[in-house]
Amino acid sequence: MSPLLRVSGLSKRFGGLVAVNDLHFDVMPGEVVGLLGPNGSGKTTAMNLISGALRADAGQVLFDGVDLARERPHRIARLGVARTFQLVRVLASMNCRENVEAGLAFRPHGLHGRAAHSEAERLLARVGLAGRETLAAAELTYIDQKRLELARALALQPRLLLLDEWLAGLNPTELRTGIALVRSLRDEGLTVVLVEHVMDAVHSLCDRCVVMSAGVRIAAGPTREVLADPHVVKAYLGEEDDAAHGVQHA
Ligand SMILES: Nc1ncnc2c1ncn2[C@@H]1O[C@H](COP(=O)(O)OP(=O)(O)OP(=O)(O)O)[C@@H](O)[C@H]1O
Repeated sequence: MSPLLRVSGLSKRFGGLVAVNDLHFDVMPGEVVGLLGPNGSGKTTAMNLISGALRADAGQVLFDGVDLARERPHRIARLGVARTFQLVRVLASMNCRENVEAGLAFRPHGLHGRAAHSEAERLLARVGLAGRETLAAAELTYIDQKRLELARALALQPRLLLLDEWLAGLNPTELRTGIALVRSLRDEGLTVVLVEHVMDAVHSLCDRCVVMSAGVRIAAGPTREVLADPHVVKAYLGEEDDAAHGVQHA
C-alpha cells in the first residue's frame, strides 16, 4: 500500500529561524498520526505547509501523488484535505448551520439548498451540536466553536483531516467524548494527522507519532515506543507544561 501523505525534505524559514527543517514522514491510509513536540518546535508551521496556508521553501507534500506544496489552499481542500486551527476560525456572524453549509458548498460536488440543510444538521449532531443550528457561531463557547469548526471541516468530505490541538482545553468528560469522536472518524476510514499536547489523547488515538524539536524530526514510530524514547523525553523535559509531565509518565 502506498502512503496517502508523504512529506519529504519539507523546510520553512522565517528570517533567520528555520521553523521546519527537512521534515519527512509518511501517513498510510486510515492511520492516525500524532505530530508532537515542545512549544515552538514547528508543528503548526508543518500543518500550515501541508494545508497550503504557508508556502514551503523546500520539500514536497505528496497527497495521493499530488504535490500540495505547489497548490493553493482552496485546491488542497478540494483534493480532500481539511483542517481545524489552533486558534479557532468560525464565521462568527453566521449561525452554526450556515457555517457548515459554507463547507458543504465547497465539496467536490457541492451541496446546496435542502440537501445542504439536512447534511449540515447531521454533521452538527455528529460533533455534539444538535439543537444549536440557528445559534450564531459567536455565541458558542470556545469548545463548541471547536466542534463547529470540525463539522465544517468534515463538510468537505476530506480524506485527510488535520487537527491542530483540537482536544486542548476540554474537561475530562468532553475529552472522552472528543476522543471517541475522532476514533469514530478513523473507524470510518478517515486518515488523521493531529498536533496534540494532551497525552491521553495521543495514547488512545495515535497509531504512530512523529516528534519535532526545534524544527527537526527527532523521533518517529509507534506511539508507545516514541513516547518512551529518551530523546523525546529529554526534548519535553525542557518544557514546564503539562505535556512534559504527560511524556514523563507515559
Ligand atoms: N509567521 C511567523 N513568523 C515568524 N516566526 C514564526 C511564524 N510562525 C511561527 N514562527 C516561529 O516558528 C517556530 C515554530 O512555531 P510553530 O507555531 O510552528 O511551533 P509549534 O510547535 O506549533 O508550537 P506550539 O506547540 O506552541 O503551538 C517558533 O519559533 C515560532 O515563533
